[in-house]
Amino acid sequence: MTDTNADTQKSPPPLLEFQNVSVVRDGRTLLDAVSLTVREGEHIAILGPNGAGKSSLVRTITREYYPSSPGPDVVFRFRGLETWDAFDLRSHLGVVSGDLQHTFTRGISGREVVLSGFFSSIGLFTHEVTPEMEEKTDEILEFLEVAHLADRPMTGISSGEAQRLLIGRALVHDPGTLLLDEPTTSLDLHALHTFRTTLRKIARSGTGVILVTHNLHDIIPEISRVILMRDGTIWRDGPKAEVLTNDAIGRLFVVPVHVMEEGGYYYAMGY
Ligand SMILES: Nc1ncnc2c1ncn2[C@@H]1O[C@H](COP(=O)(O)OP(=O)(O)OP(=O)(O)O)[C@@H](O)[C@H]1O
Repeated sequence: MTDTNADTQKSPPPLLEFQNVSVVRDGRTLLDAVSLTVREGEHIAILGPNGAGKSSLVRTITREYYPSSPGPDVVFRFRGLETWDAFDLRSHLGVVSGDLQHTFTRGISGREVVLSGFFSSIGLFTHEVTPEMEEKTDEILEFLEVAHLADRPMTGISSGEAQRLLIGRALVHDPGTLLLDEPTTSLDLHALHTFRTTLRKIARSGTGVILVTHNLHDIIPEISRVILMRDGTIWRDGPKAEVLTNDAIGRLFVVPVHVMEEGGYYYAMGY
């Protein structure tokens, strides 16, 4: 008889499973009945205009914000867990938040930035660094092609270089997925090119990518699913080519646009 043991055939729970998740802060609805399932290893983009609720969604995932009304129709799970802590989160989801760079205001070296990912700190302080941590850090610095920044102070490097070190910091626990919130805001064309190359390398290495952005051109070719956010809701969710249409992007940003695809990247033109 064939072995049909249900346990061996069960698929793993999704990375994120949200149904009807609403978040209200200071009397304001930031997320309005958001339903979203993300599987481990998926490459997705969450696109929306300023104020759409993207960062609020990220803060809900990282448990800085909480769903306001748990009820029978509300599902709020991370890898099948209904409550999760920073340790669960960082070993499965590496987060590079938009404002993280500005918290490294002291002269911490590139190497310390990556190492501090082991302690979820901003710098090493009295934390004990093990030889394994040193080894992992070297591996990451090599992989991200930033070994030359190891001894440079964070305050004396460019935004693009700092961005790559912060990505390295988020990768120390080998998370299955990397989440980046508005990663290209302060990057020039050269830094944007390097960032795209780095992110493509990460995506191709098997790490899932959740890219949160208001720029169409941030969406690397490896991303196949796009979610559009508007007014705290998930407005569209589907395959990239079906979602990134003139009509949908024009209505999302409230501007007439022509969406062009070139070399696997999408661009909004004519506004
Ligand atoms: N803690 C809070 N209390 C009240 N209002 C908030 C809070 N956090 C965010 N908002 C408001 O909620 C709306 C959604 O903000 P959010 O930062 O999630 O949007 P976003 O899509 O990330 O926008 P951006 O691209 O500008 O960062 C905004 O109008 C913002 O001012």
